[in-house]
Amino acid sequence: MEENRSTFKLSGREKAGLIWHYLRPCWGHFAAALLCACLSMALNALTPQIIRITVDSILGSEEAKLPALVLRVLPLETLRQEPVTALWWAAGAVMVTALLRGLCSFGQRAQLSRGSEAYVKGLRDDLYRRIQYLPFAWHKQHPTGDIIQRCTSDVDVIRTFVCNQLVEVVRTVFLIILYLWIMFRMNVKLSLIALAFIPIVGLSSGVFYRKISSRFKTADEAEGEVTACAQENLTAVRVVRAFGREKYEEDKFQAKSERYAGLWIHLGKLLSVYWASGTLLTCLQVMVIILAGIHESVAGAMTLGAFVAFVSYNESLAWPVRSLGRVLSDMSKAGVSMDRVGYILRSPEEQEQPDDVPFPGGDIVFDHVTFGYEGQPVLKDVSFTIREGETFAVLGGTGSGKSTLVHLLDRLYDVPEGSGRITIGGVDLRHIRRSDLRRHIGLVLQEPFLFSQTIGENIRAVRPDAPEDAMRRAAAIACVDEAVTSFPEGYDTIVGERGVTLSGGQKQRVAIARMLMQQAPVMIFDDSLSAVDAETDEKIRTALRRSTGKATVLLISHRVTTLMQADRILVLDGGRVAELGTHAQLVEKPGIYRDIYHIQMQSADRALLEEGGSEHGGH
Ligand SMILES: Nc1ncnc2c1ncn2[C@@H]1O[C@H](COP(=O)(O)OP(=O)(O)OP(=O)(O)O)[C@@H](O)[C@H]1O
Repeated sequence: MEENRSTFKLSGREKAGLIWHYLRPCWGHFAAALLCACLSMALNALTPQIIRITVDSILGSEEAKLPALVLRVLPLETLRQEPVTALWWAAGAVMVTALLRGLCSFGQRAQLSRGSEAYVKGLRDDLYRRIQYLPFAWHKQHPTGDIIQRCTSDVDVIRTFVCNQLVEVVRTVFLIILYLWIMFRMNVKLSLIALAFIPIVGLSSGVFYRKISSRFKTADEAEGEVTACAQENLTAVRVVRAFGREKYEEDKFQAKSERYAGLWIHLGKLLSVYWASGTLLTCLQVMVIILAGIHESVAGAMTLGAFVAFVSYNESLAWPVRSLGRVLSDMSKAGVSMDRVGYILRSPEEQEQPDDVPFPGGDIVFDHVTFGYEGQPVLKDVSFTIREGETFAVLGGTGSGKSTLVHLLDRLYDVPEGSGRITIGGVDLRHIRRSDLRRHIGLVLQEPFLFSQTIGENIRAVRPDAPEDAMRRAAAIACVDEAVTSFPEGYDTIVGERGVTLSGGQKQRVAIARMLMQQAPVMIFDDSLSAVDAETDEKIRTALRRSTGKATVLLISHRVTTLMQADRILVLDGGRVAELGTHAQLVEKPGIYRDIYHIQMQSADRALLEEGGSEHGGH
């Protein structure tokens, strides 16, 4: 069964594999960060011991149970005589441990930030690389916004989980084990009471976060809606102004923004209740420990210093235990993000077969091709031949399948087995290496895309090292050289969001120049002269005829004047071949081509007459 992007799930093992795959190259940083975190914990555990020794063995008279090395350095007897000096020593020791903890904390953060950047870079680069090689059909099926969100927000959730939460879990587990070990050595009865509260606090926090995670998800989705609303508005700013929709857009945004704010206020309330009840529970535990501790101290089972130290350890346990519950429930959020990212990483790329052959050249033959999208037939038993070197035109109504012919020729989609075949030079297209095929087929689309670079860089996109005069020759053929040189920056003018806005016709012409630079033996113009006026269209076609030489040209257009000089013309009607022949043959016989020809010629004549009339009137 085909994987679905909403239901795709990685197993626990696969998720661990995904984490480890990107962690492996930078595991040293994570290990160093963990070491620093554990050292910091251990140093933290020293402070209550300093207090215990000060109270029991310096201010009091208990025997200090310390390692021989420490006893040799610590002038215990002298300190007992001078309590003020003793307090300075204690304060100094606390300061030193705090300083060392600061160093560890610095090391932990520095190592974590290096590790997490390396981790996330590896994952992000892999995602981007994979997206470059996923089939066109995959891109068509997946909304761009969804892909971007997977590559940004989801990657960020995984980064936070691996780089912060995972380290936090290890640190907390280490802390719990270390502190409980010390506490058990100090007093078993009190330790058992403290231990009894840990699962209650941890579990209640885990259950709470699991319960509200769906609300977090709703808030995330609401945030997505706010962003999408703003994005759509900014993209369609011209339409908004033209139709005076400013107020409507403002209200729409405000409604979404209000919902988003409301969700967070509600979440804030829930979190406040949780934190307040959690604090109450923790206080209850501390109270029980204090009462039991006093009882133990009065009974002589515990010294005063040990009691103070024990209470301090116990308090230090409360916060990490509460956060552990939250981290564990956040794991499910990270798990969802891993599924979403994993879906892209597991989607199959366009694969070249080992026995695929290079582009053979020759006649292009559509042999009984039937093709459709999502079960809806578009091309129905289409057969025709484009002879090598000829200019072949395709005319057809909207949705008749003209662009689909181009998709198939470029192998953006493959003709399914048993639904006919397309051959070039007798070789089935499905056995021609895609990369090679696309290098040999130049393509200009109706709505060409220009990169946010200079015009020169756009034209030289396929041959960045091509000489200046070759680029200008291509631009001249596409009738765009004059327009470009009239810009103050000429070919260095930046286009796209950061630069000038080219008109639709200028964009099409730059795209034609870019395609000409490819010097491909097959050139396809998919309605790519629709945005230029008839006169420029004629000029470009004349220049092209002279320059394309032996290239096979496939012209797709709604304009008969664009097509009539082609060697042969194919008329598509509802996905079927309706007519095929030269212009002269097609205007001779009744049919779609002749009708369209007459309609377009009449309106052209009318336009000419009107133009003449108005000029006449002007004199
Ligand atoms: N990727 C796709 N997924 C689903 N349906 C598609 C896809 N591309 C095209 N179609 C549908 O296939 C039909 C033919 O589309 P195609 O773009 O080939 O027509 P066309 O003749 O080039 O039309 P136009 O002249 O308007 O560009 C249309 O009904 C269109 O909605």
